[in-house]
Order: sequence, then C-alpha cells, then structure tokens
Amino acid sequence: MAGVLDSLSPKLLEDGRVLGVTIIAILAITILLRRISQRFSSDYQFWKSQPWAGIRSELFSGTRAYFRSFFTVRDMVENGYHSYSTSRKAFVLPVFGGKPWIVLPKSSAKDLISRSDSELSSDDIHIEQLQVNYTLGPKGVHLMRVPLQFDVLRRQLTRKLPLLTGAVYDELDKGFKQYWGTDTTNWVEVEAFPTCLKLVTRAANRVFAGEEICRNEDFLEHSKQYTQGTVFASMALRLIPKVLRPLASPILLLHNNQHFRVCARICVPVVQERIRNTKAKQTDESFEWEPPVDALQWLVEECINTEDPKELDPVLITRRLLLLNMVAIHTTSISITHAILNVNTFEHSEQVIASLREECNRLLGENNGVWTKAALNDALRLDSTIKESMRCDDLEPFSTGRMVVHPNGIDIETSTESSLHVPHGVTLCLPSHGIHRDPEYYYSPLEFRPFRFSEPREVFLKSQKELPREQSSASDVQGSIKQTALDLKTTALVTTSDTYLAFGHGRHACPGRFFAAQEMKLMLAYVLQNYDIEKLSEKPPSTMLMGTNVPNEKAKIRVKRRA
Ligand code: HEM
Repeated sequence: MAGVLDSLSPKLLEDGRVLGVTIIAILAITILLRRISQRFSSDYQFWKSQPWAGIRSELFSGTRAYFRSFFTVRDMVENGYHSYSTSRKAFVLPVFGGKPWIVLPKSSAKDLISRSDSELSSDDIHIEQLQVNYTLGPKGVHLMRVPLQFDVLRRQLTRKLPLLTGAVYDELDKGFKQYWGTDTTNWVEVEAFPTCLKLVTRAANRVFAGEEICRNEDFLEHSKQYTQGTVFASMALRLIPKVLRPLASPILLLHNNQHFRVCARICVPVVQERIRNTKAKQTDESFEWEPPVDALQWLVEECINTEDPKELDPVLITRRLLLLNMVAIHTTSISITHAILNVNTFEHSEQVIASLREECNRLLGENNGVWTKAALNDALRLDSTIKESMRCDDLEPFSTGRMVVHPNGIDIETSTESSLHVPHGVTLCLPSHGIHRDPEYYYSPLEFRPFRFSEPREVFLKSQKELPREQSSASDVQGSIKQTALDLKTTALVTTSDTYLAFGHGRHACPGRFFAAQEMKLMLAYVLQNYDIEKLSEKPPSTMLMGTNVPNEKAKIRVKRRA
C-alpha cells in the first residue's frame, strides 16, 4: 500500500500544483479584466469622485487595496472612519470578491434606514453575496424573495420565546454535559469555539427543527459543514466571471451538495410526517396529535397557508430550515464565544464573575430555581456583559448594508446641509466598528467594561426603591421616572440604534436578535453557574476572515464542573 502511495504522490503533487497555478492564473486574469471593465463603466466617474480608504500611493493602488482588503478590511474601516466619517463624509471601501461599498457617516443613518425597499434593498445583497441561484439550489432566489423561513421569526418565534426558554435550557444542559463534561475534580481542556458552535447548533435546532433532529449528530455536523461550504462556494463564485459560474458551480458545490443530501435524508421524513399530521389536524380537530412548538412546525403551517403545492416540497422546506441555521448559528456562536473569553481574560474577571453569579442566584431564587423569559429580562448584568462584548468584538466592521435598487439611484443625506447621489447597484453601509469605538459615544471605548450598560439601570432601580412613597406617587415625578426608565431600556442588548449596530438597525435589523439574546444569556448563565474556567493570561487572537471577527478555532480553555 505504502509503495503505491509513494509512486502516486509525486504525480498527484505535480497535478495539484498545475491545478493550483491554473486556478490562480484564471482568478488573477479575471480580477484584472474586471477592474479594467470597471474603468470603462458608467459608474467610473462616481467611484473616482469619492475618497477611498486603504489606498496607498503605489502602482496599481486600487487593485492592491482590493487584495489587501481580504485581511485588512477592518483596519480600512477604522482608518476611513477617522479620516472621513467623523467629518460627515462618505468613503469607498474596497471589498474583496465584489464591487466596493460606500461607507456612510453616522449622520446618514436616519435617512438610510427610513428608505423603502424599492429604493434600498437588503435582500439583493444577500442574493448577490450568497450567490443563491447556485448555492441554494434551483429555487435559491425564490427562497430569498419569498422568505417564509424568516417570516416565522417575525410572526412566531419572538412572541413564543416564553414557551421556549425551558426547552433551550434543557438542550444546553445536555449539550454542556456532553461537550464540556461533568468532572468536578480535574480540569478538562476543551476547544472554546468548536464546542460553543455545537452547543448553539443543538440548542437553536431544538427550537428550529425539534427534539429529534437537534440531537442527531450527523445533522449537527453536516448542517455546520453545509453553512461553511455555502459561504466558501459563494465567495469563490463571486471571484469567477458570471459567464463561467454555471460551469464552475457544480465543481465548487460538490461537497456541499453531499452535506445537503445528508441533512435532507434526516429532515425530509420528519417534514413529510409534519405535513401529513398538520393537514389531518386541520381537517379533523379530534385527530390525536399535538403540533410541536418549533419553527419547523410554524414553517409547515406557513407553507400550507400559501395554498401553493410547490411550497410543500419537503426538500424545499429542508432548504428553508437550513437557511435559518445559516443566519442563526455562526453569528450566535461567534458572539457567545467572544463573551465567554472576554469575561475570563478581563483584568477584574474574579469580581465580574462573582457579580454575575450573584445576579443569577438572586433571580433564580425569585423564580423557583428555573430560568424564565421574565427572569432573563431582569438579568441586567448578563445582558450588559454580552452587549459590551459584542460592541468590543463586533462580528463585522460594517453593518446595515443596503443596495441601491432604484433605477435612477438615490440622494442620501450625509449631513443636514449635504447629500450624496448614489447610482443604482451600489451598496451602502454604516461603519459600526468605528462608531462602536468612538469616544464621542462610549467613554473609554477601547476598554471592555462588562457592566457599562447595566450600571445606570441598576442605579436607577435602586434609587426607585429608596424613594419615599409620597414623593414617588406625585404625578410629575412619576412622569419623569417613566421617561428615565424608558431611556434606560434602550440600553438593552436587543435595542438597536445608530450608535449600537451589532444587530443592524431599522426595518431589516436582525429579527432573530430576541431569540439570540435569550440563548446567549442562558448559555452564559449556565457556564457561570456550572463551571469554573481557569483564567487565561490573555485572549487568544481572533482570525479575521474578510473582516469577520472569528474566535480562534484552536483556542482551548480549561474547565471544571462546579460541585
Ligand atoms: C448574536 C447573534 C446574531 C447577530 C450578531 C446577528 C446580526 C445580524 C445583522 C448585523 C443583520 C443585518 C441587519 C441589518 O442589515 O440591519 C442580521 C440580519 C438577519 N438576522 Fe441576525 N444576527 C444574529 C442572530 C440571528 C438569529 C439567531 C437569527 C434567526 C433566528 C437571525 C436571523 C436574521 C435574519 C433573517 C436577518 C435578515 C433580516 C432582513 O434582511 O430583513 N439572526 N443579523
């Protein structure tokens, strides 16, 4: 066997090298041709007239900035923010794998989020970024234009969160015991990010896909691979000229289609049974079956309500379920891993952990030892710690992306006195990374201060308790108390604003954030109450993948179950 391998290896290596060089050559020529064609495009004057971030005075400066953006887009946003955003000017951001984006100043936020979908679209960005017509099968665009899977988030998931808290906790309990262990005497080494990814996939799918699917290890693994494969394939496809994409996509998606088939094998029978039972229940109320409380069930009902038989294709419904996974899992697991690492590498971690544990114990004491939605709402310190971690370690350096879809372009306000005309097809966004670390909006912005958002709320609540009764019942005092309480509520994790953009802002702000916040708070509370984590001397450096701030895959932590 070894002999056969020995004789094959040099040839394989040689073939591999030739293939590698060919791919790189095709990519380089493609990118060069694209940049030349951009020079002669009708938008050229627009791009030329704008200030650019990341450009150095060197030969082929634009092309080199485009390549550099793969690793340094975050720094480019930061530099552009200081050079232009703070003076209320827009700037151009080179973005690897596509056209550049226009980064607007914060002063444009109000105008940006108030525009209708016929002027500025967020769907078109997802369709383009994910190359959905190739990566999501023949109905990829349909899945995004008729997003039944996302409608259930807005119509059902958030409303039903109180019913789901117990199920998510139950799944986290099982998952933590499996992935972090139950050893109360010895420290056990675990990989922080991969285990959080599994935990989030499992807990979220208890709510998305139900008990049966969420515990299937094959589903957990292949749905993860499917998401990662889709992101990778879409990035590669964007680098290839449009005419060649139909030829390249079957090769690029070979593995991904296999992952999809495994997920479909697991999900399709469950979906078929759900459709059968739901229809039977709709025709005969006495049919003995209780509809499960999960997103798959709401999705099936939503598909039946369309009265379009094509929507009842179980493979299509599986695709919708996997799309939910795609938007929900990595975002949440990256954010919660950062939070766990930030708490445990923070200079004053002992005091913070003690304070968080005190909050958890107090709230559980008031709620018969069970986490409920109401108890989680009162967990101000947990909420603030996660929010602060997401401010310091923002997932992406820009946010609230919208593509100009009005055929004549739009005039967008950059300040009260000036506006910018942006042509059709250009993508706009806000520099969240710069805003999140601007001392004008956050004192000591580079410091991780876990209770930054909860301290003012706790101080206010304490002052309310101490206010003499006759004073607190006066109507003008009550009015001002109500106003202060409302103002302070806007500092909650799920509240978006033009200075807190981790979940975007406006009509298209993340509709899953209420669920994500509940899941992350439960996870952090579970870790604090059930595990000790050996303090790390410093936070392992993150990996920056095209600006996405991914926790170090290899970073290990040592954990011990609390007795
Ligand atoms: C910590 C976790 C999460 C983060 C940081 C996050 C962040 C974001 C951001 C920045 C956007 C773009 C918003 C905008 O353009 O204004 C977004 C959109 C979206 N998110 Fe999340 N998200 C998270 C979790 C989730 C979860 C758990 C779900 C589903 C249950 C979800 C579903 C969606 C959907 C469907 C959209 C598209 C909304 C639209 O275009 O109208 N997200 N998310």
